[in-house]
Amino acid sequence: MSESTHVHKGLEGVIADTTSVSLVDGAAGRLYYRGYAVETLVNKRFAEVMHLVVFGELPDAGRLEEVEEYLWVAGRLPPDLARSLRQIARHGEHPMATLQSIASLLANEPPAISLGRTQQEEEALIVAARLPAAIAMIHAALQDHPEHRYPVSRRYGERYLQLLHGRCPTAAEVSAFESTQILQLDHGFNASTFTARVVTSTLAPATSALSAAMGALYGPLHGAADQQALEMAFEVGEPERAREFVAQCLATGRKVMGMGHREYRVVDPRSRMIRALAQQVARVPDHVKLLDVLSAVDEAFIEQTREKRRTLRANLEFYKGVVYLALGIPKEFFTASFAAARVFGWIAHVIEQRQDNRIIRPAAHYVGPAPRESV
Ligand SMILES: CC(=O)SCCNC(=O)CCNC(=O)[C@H](O)C(C)(C)COP(=O)(O)OP(=O)(O)OC[C@H]1O[C@@H](n2cnc3c(N)ncnc32)[C@H](O)[C@@H]1OP(=O)(O)O
Ligand SMILES: O=C([O-])CC(=O)C(=O)O
Repeated sequence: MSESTHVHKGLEGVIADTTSVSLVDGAAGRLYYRGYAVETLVNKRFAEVMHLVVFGELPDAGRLEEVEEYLWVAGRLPPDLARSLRQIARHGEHPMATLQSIASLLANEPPAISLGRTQQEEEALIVAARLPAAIAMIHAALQDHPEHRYPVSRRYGERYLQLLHGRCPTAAEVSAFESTQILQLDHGFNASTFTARVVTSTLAPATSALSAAMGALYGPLHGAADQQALEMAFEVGEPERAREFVAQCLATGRKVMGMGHREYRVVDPRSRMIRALAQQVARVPDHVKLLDVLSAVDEAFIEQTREKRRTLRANLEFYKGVVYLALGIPKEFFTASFAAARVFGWIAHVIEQRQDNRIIRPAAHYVGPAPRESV
């Protein structure tokens, strides 16, 4: 194959466009949103960092209040939409399958509030604002209980957990949840974000881009690794079984979920922070044990992959399940909760793509039959 037909499988290393949303420094293990290291943002309010990611700057106090009010007003599901969603959710599909199906519809019946953006952007923001209530509605429908009353709190994390559980979360729970969500807001041209950009590049509606991105996030090599990493921890069962489990995975070509990353050559900085959060929130013995199992898998994986060409370490997904579980989020709702944060990153990229658009259309190296006579 000549140099001109070199295939970049998985588009590894291909620079498809520029972005000013986030910088992933995979060699140093650093992540920046709009120039700020995530370590300096992780203890802020979620809405502040969301604003930074979507609109480019941290908001002042007045703007933060405006944005939180917007999310609160726009985030309430109109009654008709709520009823339809409940019916669809009762089909019992995975929450991510339901969310992908209904994502575009979430912009219907717009609220009487706006952030003064273009119609496309407003529609995308409405979808994002309504995701927490939609996720809580799916949860209620699957549990067969009525949905909880819409909370009065304007704070994103408090509202999210209250929508799900119907009780006021503690300040520590809100802070652990918002930190986790902040760490998931954006990450360069990851698969779901790139999907959103491909769809946007065709000039399809922004809501279609979000729905397509949701589909990409649902894949276990991407967002759904969170649920699978936790299921793997259940399967391992005891820390003492970790070495044997990892050895078996490596011998049979089974991926250890939550390990490895396309960009990071050292540990994912978010994984370190999420592990620390997990250590703070894991209080009941079952959660402490899960954390012990994951730590043992982590250690065994590092030891047994030492000889690999590429350094493999825990990514964002590996320890996240323990935080979510300790906050009362069932494992089937991990990826949906991830989507509730990443959706704002997708919107930032939809806006950026629209500002300087060219249709995304790579080439393929044809390997089928040579042209032949028709018979
Ligand atoms: C939010 C996110 O999306 S974070 C990523 C979430 N996904 C996961 O955790 C799933 C598990 N991890 C993986 O499948 C991969 O590491 C990915 C998808 C994250 C990255 O994929 P790629 O960059 O294409 O890496 P690739 O699959 O080529 O792996 C390179 C080598 O490491 C190995 N490897 C990578 N990840 C793992 C893993 N989790 N378990 C075992 N081996 C692994 C591969 O088998 C390959 O080995 P080889 O060189 O001997 O062939
Ligand atoms: O960047 C990637 O390939 C995967 C991703 O979304 C993340 O790590 O947050």
